Amino acid sequence: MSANEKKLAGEAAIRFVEDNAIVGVGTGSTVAFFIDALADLKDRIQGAVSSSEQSTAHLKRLGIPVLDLNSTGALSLYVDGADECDPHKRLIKGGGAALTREKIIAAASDKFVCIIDSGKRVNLLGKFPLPIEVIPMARSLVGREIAKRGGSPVWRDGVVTDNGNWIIDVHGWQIADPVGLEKDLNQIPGIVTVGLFAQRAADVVLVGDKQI
Ligand SMILES: O=C[C@H](O)[C@H](O)[C@H](O)COP(=O)(O)O
Repeated sequence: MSANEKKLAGEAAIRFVEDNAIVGVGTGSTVAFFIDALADLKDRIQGAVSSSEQSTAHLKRLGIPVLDLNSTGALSLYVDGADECDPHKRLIKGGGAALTREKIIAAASDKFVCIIDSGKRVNLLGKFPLPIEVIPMARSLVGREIAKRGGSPVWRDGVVTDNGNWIIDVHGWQIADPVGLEKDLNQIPGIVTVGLFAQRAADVVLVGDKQI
């Protein structure tokens, strides 16, 4: 059911792709369905800006040009999955460790279409452990700062991000104020990116092929 909803969502997002667009492309198993569907339109778009080495490889394999965000300017559309989505379209992302480039592309895009299956919908963010990308030497410092705020930090041992950094997953937070927490965590030295997409939430959420 869930895999089928991911496929439906990935294919439904195609309707937001305009002719001649440069499309921002996220990362993950749901986005993989979007990339497959995007390949059918590859002659109608200029190309894609990719949020990960994984998506870049997939896009290139299907013959979709991958462009550098520094040369494209702002994008009209970004399509990406999420690990959790609340009723205000605020998200937890980073389960696949791609959160930093995802947040950059989301910020550079006019419209963020988030594609999920129904299991990702929550009333309160935080059941899914919150991923945080950190500079490696700051891991312990950041862990202590998280503990002061009542979270339980767990190092995702063995995972190195596309940017050469590490991931801490924070368990035990019920995130009543996602914007406030995102701002607060962004002040801690050594944190590169917080996997809360609350200040820049999604604009459109597709749960399977249903828009909410
Ligand atoms: O770092 C990974 C991304 O934020 C993904 O968009 C997120 O983890 C959802 O992935 P999936 O579509 O595989 O559930």
